[in-house]
Amino acid sequence: MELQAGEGRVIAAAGLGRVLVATAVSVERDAVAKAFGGFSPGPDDEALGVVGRAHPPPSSRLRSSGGDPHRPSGTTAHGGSGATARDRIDVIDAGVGPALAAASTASALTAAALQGTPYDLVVSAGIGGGFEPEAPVGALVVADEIVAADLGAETPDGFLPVTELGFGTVRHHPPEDLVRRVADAAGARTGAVLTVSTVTGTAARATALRERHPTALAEAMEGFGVAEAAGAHGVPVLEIRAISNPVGPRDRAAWRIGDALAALTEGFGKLVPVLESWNRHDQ
Ligand SMILES: O=C(O)c1cccc(C(=O)CC[C@H]2O[C@@H](n3cnc4c(=O)[nH]cnc43)[C@H](O)[C@@H]2O)c1
Repeated sequence: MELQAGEGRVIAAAGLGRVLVATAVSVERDAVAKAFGGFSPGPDDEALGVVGRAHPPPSSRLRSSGGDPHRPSGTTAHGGSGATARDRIDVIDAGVGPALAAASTASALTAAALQGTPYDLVVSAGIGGGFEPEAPVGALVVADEIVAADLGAETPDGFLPVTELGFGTVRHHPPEDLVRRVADAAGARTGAVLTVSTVTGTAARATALRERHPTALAEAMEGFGVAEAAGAHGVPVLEIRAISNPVGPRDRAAWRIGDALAALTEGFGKLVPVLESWNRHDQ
């Protein structure tokens, strides 16, 4: 299965709009949306470039055209006290890589805030590479740390993260309690999830990453960017990855994207009660 690059479109915007799930590409977006009952097109969605939407109609609708930032579009009434968790979950395909994921997520957060329906939680979600044997293909990983693994400088003595160069940050910490509850509900493992701009393709690179980050279970390409955007808005962040391939020697034919997407749907399907009951102000 081929993944198409994301276009930053919101396909599932509904109800209270409190949780933003940022995937990279459309098949990941659809896999997450499926967990909340799937989405059907609304009457004017085609004109808006929206692929589909949840029920009831969205409180806010965002779209992007080309490389333009998201911008608010039509506004409709949102669900009241009877709104369910799925009414509060928006799913976007924010694009591949940390930079586009950060830009798309920040745009969605800003638009929601300007519309008076800010998000309480951002979730970076999708497929990822797993460090074996702890995170085999098909497993689900919830990040207890979201780490920018290649943000720094190479030196003759090895890699230096930007923090050791005196600036920036290289890790974000999702709320501990939420990580535990989400992992328990979804049957997921917890560990660091690395964000890389280059997919690991050799055993040597996999070993080097694991030596530098002994608690790492997975690598992907967006989590840190999504977390930076969430952090800039003061919103907590989670990262959830379904493992499609081992981190190691490149063997693209062996990627099990379909299995990973199915695991993503199944995992998110178990999260509704957790997301419904979690209150960021308890943290
Ligand atoms: O085939 C390639 O060489 C290739 C290069 C860049 C990206 C891709 C994707 O299809 C990645 C899409 C998506 O999947 C995540 N992902 C999945 N496995 C890994 C991995 O082992 N390392 C890093 N990222 C991974 C990633 O978050 C991308 O958004 C293919």
